[in-house]
Parts: sequence; structure tokens; C-alpha cells
Amino acid sequence: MVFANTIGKYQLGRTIGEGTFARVKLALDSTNGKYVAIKILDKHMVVETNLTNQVQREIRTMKLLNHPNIVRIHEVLGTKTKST
Ligand SMILES: Nc1ncnc2c1ncn2[C@@H]1O[C@H](COP(=O)(O)OP(=O)(O)OP(=O)(O)O)[C@@H](O)[C@H]1O
Repeated sequence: MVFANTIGKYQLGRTIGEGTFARVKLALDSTNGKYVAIKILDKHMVVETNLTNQVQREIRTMKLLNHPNIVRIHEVLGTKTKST
């Protein structure tokens, strides 16, 4: 796999999904060799549409959930640069 970009310890791979405000990419955690899905939000779009509170609530809720059939949040990162 070709990694064009990195965010923190994650090496970004191909795009595996897209939502209204986010792109989801396959990524490799360089510290343990495990693959994760990394959801990259379009911060400007979230702010412009006044959805900051809703996104923060979604993150808080996801952090509370712990079930084998529900995706788990490992980490939330903020960056200044835009990823492709
Ligand atoms: N953890 C994941 N593993 C694999 N694919 C994922 C994961 N999370 C999201 N995706 C893929 O990325 C797509 C976009 O996800 P996202 O959470 O941004 O949007 P959504 O909730 O499906 O839609 P919207 O935000 O528009 O309501 C999903 O439809 C899915 O195909």
C-alpha cells in the first residue's frame, strides 16, 4: 500500500467511505502495525453549518460506547493542515 500522508502516528491509505462532512480513510498505526479507519472532518463546513456542538456530542457519545458490534473511538486529533 502507498501512504501519501500522515496524521500523527497514522499513515493514511485509500479512502474507504465518505459522509456529508467527512472522509474516512484506511490508516496504519505506525506504533503497532494495526490498521484503523480514520475519519477526517471538514472543520470549516462543520463550523459554517453550526454543527460543532453536534460533532462534539457524537464524539462524547462514541467514547462512552463499548460493544463488539459498535465502532470504537481510539483517539481524536486536531490538525492545522488539510488532508487529501
Ligand atoms: N470505522 C469504519 N470502518 C469502515 N468504514 C467506515 C467506518 N466509519 C465510516 N466508514 C465508511 O465511511 C462512510 C462515511 O462515514 P461517516 O461517518 O462520515 O458518514 P455517515 O454517518 O455514513 O453519513 P453522514 O455523516 O452523511 O450522516 C460510511 O458510510 C462508511 O462507508
